[in-house]
Amino acid sequence: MKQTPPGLLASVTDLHEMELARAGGADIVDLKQPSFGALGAWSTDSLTAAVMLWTSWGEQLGEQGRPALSATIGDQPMVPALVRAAAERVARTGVPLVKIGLSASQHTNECIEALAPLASRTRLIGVLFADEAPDFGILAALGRAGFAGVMIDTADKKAGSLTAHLDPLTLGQFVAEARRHGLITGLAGSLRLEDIPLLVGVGADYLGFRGALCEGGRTGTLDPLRLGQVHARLREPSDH
Ligand SMILES: O=C[C@H](O)COP(=O)(O)O
Repeated sequence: MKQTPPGLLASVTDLHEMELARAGGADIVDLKQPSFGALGAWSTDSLTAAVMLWTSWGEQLGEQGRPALSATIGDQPMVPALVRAAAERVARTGVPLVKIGLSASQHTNECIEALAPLASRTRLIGVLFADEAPDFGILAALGRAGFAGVMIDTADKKAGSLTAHLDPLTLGQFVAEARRHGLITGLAGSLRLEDIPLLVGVGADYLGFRGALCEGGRTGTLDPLRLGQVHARLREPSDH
């Protein structure tokens, strides 16, 4: 049975890369500053400019003609007040999908609960880290809090691809459990072109890329040719 390929999330560092990602077929344009960490955040002014550009796409192309827009809030310690403030800062700019890192800690559930009011008015995506012994038990808490989705990424970008930390069976169980709690799902973490055939069959809604899209790695510049290769590989027929 032919399976719908996962969408392509492309992380970008400026407005020019936003345009490259849109033109290259990204399904989600993700605003992130890799130089500031795994989930490095854009400044408020830059986010506001990005939302204006994204809005103009909607006016030119229609809602269906433009990619979704997400943004990370920065690598935050699991302190509820800090996580909530960082998420609210990004949400106030009008970014429709806010990505929030949720490291495994004794305070992670408190952070999720603190975000529930924001989740009722903005679509939140929780990000777990495959290289930090993620607790899939929090998927239920994310669902209860009203999160829109959840991703698995990697925190240490020098520690290899997502597939070096979690096997496809475990990732498939993550996707199934997340779906059970009404969450859309994404897989990311130093993903390479060669990881795609293995991950397409896992069934996640999208795969996220930065390093594989760039000349010189994740802190380099987005290369349209590399983006095109990833886009094509995602759509290659698979026998999964
Ligand atoms: O959410 C997607 C991540 O930005 C992927 O970044 P990465 O390829 O550097 O792990």
